[in-house]
Amino acid sequence: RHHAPKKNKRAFPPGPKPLPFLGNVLDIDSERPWLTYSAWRKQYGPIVYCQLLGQDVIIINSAKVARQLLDRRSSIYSSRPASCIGKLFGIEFNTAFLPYGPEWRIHRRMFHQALRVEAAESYQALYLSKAVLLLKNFLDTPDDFEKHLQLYIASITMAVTYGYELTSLGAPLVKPVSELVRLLNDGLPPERNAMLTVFPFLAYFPAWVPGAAFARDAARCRELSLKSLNDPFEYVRKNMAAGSATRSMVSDLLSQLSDEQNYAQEEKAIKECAASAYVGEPQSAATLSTFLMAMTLYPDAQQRAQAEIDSLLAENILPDCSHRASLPYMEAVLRETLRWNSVAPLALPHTTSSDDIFEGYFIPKGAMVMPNIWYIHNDDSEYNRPDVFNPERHFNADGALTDDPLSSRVAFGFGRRHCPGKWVADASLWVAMVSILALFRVEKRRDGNGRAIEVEPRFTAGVVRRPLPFSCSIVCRSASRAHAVRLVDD
Ligand code: HEM
Repeated sequence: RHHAPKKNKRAFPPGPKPLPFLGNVLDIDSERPWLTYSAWRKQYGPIVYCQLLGQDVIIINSAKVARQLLDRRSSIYSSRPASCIGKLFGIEFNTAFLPYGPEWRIHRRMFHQALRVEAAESYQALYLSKAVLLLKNFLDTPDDFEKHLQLYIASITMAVTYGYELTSLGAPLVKPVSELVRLLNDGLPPERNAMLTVFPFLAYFPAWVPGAAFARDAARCRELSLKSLNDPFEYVRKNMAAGSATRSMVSDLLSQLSDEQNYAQEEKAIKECAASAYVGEPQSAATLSTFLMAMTLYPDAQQRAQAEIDSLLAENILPDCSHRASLPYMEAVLRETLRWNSVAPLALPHTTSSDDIFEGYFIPKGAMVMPNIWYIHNDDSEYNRPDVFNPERHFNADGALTDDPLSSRVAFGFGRRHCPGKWVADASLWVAMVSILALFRVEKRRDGNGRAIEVEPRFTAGVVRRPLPFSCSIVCRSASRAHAVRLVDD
């Protein structure tokens, strides 16, 4: 429902003039809505109001304003738009879709308990062992790098959430999850996916639901979702009963359950949280793929990172988390990867749960609020030539890394809805990146005539942006590190 501002007193933030009914739908680049929103920044300023099919939408094109609203007024700005897509696809229990309220609060408490920074650190040995498998796979079949990156991410997710050792994407316990992730991210064609980014509420309209393939996918998703909710959870419960469970989010949370009264409710929440963790998989895999693309396109940055690794570590030593503080350039490479091409350009939409006034502007209850992370990362008053991958920009004039703590990194969203998996994501991304650069040189592939095959930085549309398929050569650059990798048991 559209809330008209009270005359003279309450004005919406500035924005394009809406057409009756359609609002500003026709103004928006449906494949890359963040570009339209970024153009509006120049015209209307950091906070823009628009109207899409009667829905109030607030676009925030500024980290400062996003913090003022989503962080500091988080009791108002922390819900999610209602959407029947969740129900249709059987994923309405997912933390990311829950409205602000008691159920969501229980989920966040559990995520905090199981994946907060100290917990994420306690899985360091696990990330390293999965990185060894990644390196072996790169040594054996470098051209399948996308598949290997996916396996690395999926195996960490499955081990951290369920203590399950995944060695192939075809393993029975993860097949439903992999298929679900694929259907949700790829099965919805990009333009429809993009439509949903701009108009999540479109899912309300049954008429929008377009055709048999979509209905079939939705039915399949419901089936897969139920399986991925129950099967891995039962696996942990069985192992715990047999005394053979390895540590994981689910086993930690189950063993700490003490509230007799709410046991069933809490147990259900544990199951749902665990089955929500896969929402991070496409983002994490897309980030690693973006990293390989950046390394292919920017050999100087790559060589600097490798020189830093080689000056710290002997020829036959592989990096581990204890080296992280001594590798500032590597740190800058990770930060720059997250900035250079945002994998979640509009984060996930927040909604307001009551009316608000900001700098004299009226922000109505139920407005959809989208932080434009893409703009914040590409703001040319903040970043010189933002389209260039340049890790140097993360250093001060005195050569120290800029102050940019993970807790406030915009790539992971804002306020109470910030990504609860960011500490696991940060550590597992760092381990993969440093391991790859320690052992390999990533470079442009050459054609039959020895000419370099150019790589265009092109990305998919939709909720999660990832590089379109590209080719690169992944060449071993250290026989002794390769030997060290081979010596580690599977
Ligand atoms: C590069 C990796 C990742 C990126 C860039 C990323 C980014 C994000 C962003 C932007 C949001 C929305 C924040 C907001 O609404 O303001 C989010 C939410 C979420 N992420 Fe991540 N994420 C990543 C990895 C992960 C991982 C590894 C996990 C799980 C282990 C995870 C679990 C979640 C969940 C459950 C939510 C929903 C939170 C809520 O609605 O309360 N993410 N993430």
